[in-house]
Amino acid sequence: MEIFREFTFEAAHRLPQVPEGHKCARLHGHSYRVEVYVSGEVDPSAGWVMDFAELKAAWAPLDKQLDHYYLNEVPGLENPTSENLAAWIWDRLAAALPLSKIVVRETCTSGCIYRGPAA
Ligand SMILES: Nc1nc2c(c(=O)[nH]1)N=C([C@H](O)[C@H](O)COP(=O)(O)OP(=O)(O)OP(=O)(O)O)CN2
Ligand SMILES: [Zn+2]
Repeated sequence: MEIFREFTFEAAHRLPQVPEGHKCARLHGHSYRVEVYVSGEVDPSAGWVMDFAELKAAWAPLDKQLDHYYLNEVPGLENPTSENLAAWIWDRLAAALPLSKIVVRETCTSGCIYRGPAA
C-alpha cells in the first residue's frame, strides 16, 4: 500500500538555462507543494504502513534548507526546475523512507512526478 504526506514551502528561484527572453530567467517565487509517497506492507498490528509523523520528521531538515530561500543558492539546486527539485528531494529522503514517488507542484497547474532513478 502507498501512503503520502503533503508539505508546502515558499521560495524564490530563477531558471538560468532557459532561452533568452524566457520569463523564468527572471527572479520570481512559488508556493511549492511537495507530496512524498512511500510504499510498503500494512503492519497488521499497527494497521499502517508507517506513522505519518515519520514522513513529517524526515521532511523537516529539507524544509529548513528550502523554506524562504533562494533555491539557486542551495547546493545541488543551481538549476532549480521542478524536475531537479524532485530528484534533489528524493536523494535526501531515500535513505530514511521507502520512497515510491515525489510530486512537486510549482503552481496550481504545473508540476512533476518523480519515481526515482531508473534501475
Ligand atoms: N518542465 C518544466 N518547465 C518549466 C519549469 C519547470 O520546472 N519544469 N518551470 C518554469 C517556471 O518556474 C515557471 O515559474 C512555472 O511555469 P508556468 O506553469 O509556465 O508558469 P505560469 O503559472 O506563469 O503559467 P502561465 O500559464 O504561463 O500563466 C517554467 N517551465
Ligand atoms: Zn518558477
